Amino acid sequence: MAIIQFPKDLKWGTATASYQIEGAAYEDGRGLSIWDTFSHTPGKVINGDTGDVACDSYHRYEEDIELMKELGIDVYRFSVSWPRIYPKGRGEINPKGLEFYHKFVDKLLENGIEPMCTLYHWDLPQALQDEGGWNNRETIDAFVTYAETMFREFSGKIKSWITLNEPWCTSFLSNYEGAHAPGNTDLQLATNISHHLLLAHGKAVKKYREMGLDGEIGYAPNTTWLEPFSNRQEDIDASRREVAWYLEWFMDPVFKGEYPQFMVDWFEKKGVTLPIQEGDLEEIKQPIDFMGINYYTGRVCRYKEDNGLFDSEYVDLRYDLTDIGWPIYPDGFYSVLSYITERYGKVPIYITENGSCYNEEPVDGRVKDEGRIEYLKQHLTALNRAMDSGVNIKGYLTWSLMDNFEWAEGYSMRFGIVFVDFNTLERTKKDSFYWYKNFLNAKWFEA
Ligand SMILES: CCOCCOc1ccc(-c2cn(C[C@@H]3NC[C@@H](O)[C@H]3O)nn2)cc1
Repeated sequence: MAIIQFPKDLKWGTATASYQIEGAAYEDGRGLSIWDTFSHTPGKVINGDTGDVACDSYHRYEEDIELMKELGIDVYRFSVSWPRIYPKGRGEINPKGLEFYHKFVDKLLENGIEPMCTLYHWDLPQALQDEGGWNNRETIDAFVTYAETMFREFSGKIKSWITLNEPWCTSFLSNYEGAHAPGNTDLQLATNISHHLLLAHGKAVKKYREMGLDGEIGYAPNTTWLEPFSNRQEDIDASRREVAWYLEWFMDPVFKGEYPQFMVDWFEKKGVTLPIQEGDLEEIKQPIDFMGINYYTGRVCRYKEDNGLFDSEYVDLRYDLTDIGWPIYPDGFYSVLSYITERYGKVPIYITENGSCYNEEPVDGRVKDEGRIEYLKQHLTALNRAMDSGVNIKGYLTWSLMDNFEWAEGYSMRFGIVFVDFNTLERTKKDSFYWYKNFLNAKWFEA
């Protein structure tokens, strides 16, 4: 057995998001988000689950922070509910919204935990969606105003900012696949939104720099890896197209100031063009301090003529699956990190999400989530391997601190190292919580 050891200066933590944990959806002046609308639309979320209550962290955040303190984390990634700050997306500010996040951040700081704040984790104010949402370039301006408000309000308290979480999910999953809010299925619309999101990111970074704030700012694309089924060029090309949909499409504009031409050409064959205006690419290409990488799974992919968006199909090589049906593929984690470093250089990277879905419930007060512990070991081993290969890792945050509203899967899919009983809201530390706690204390484990 090998000993997997990490440098002492790495930052370790956990991650959550506002709509998934807060609840209090109609409290203290919060405005509606597109996820309130979507989750209350019959058929969109399993079991008709909504984020109305979620983990009730709006009221129970002190208990949550006690759990983080016991865990011994350095950093906690959370997101701010935009409609709690700007109930209509712009215009009047809700003071109770700001008050909540000040109390929350102050409590984190009192407990020696660094706040890492995601400004946009999918809960777009419904009032902005009613005006076209991210397809409307005016939403970009509203986002920058919201970001500026948060930068100014929390200057000195929050020093680690993430503009956007998973723009691929916000654009293509939500507006082409239709699986997430607002549930459109239009490739041109989704492509427009992907560009406007990158523009919003770049403009927010530019505003952050203009304000001369002390801290760091980045964004958090979601990633996956597609391994070609064979060394046939058609399989290699099909895999490249799908990987580029998640990686290069959202990373080349930020690091190279251009979209990957082979993908632009591919979309043009589908009748889809990018709504790039003069100066957009310069705005997007603002230097960032780090990239957040979210990784869960990867697959094997091969060419299949006229199949799907990229003439491709997944090949089932019978990898073990987590309870949400995603293959356990730690080599893909290594491949993603190596590829990013090869293409963009030694960009500082936080792993802002990595975790697994296992739905065990407590038996006699204990949750034996051995699969989650094994997933953590495999992926931390892959992370260690990537660091050995020169990938510039600054930290790792597991998804998630606790079971929460897993979007279209509702509360049926559990990613937490803390179990949440959604009837009583009681929290129960899982075996993985204790494993992660011991690991954070030692910074090594036996693979
Ligand atoms: C028809 C095709 O559509 C099928 C569903 O396709 C996907 C793809 C990807 C996901 C997905 C979910 N997560 C975890 C979240 N990351 C952010 C945080 O909020 C976690 O809850 N990452 N990716 C879900 C669904």
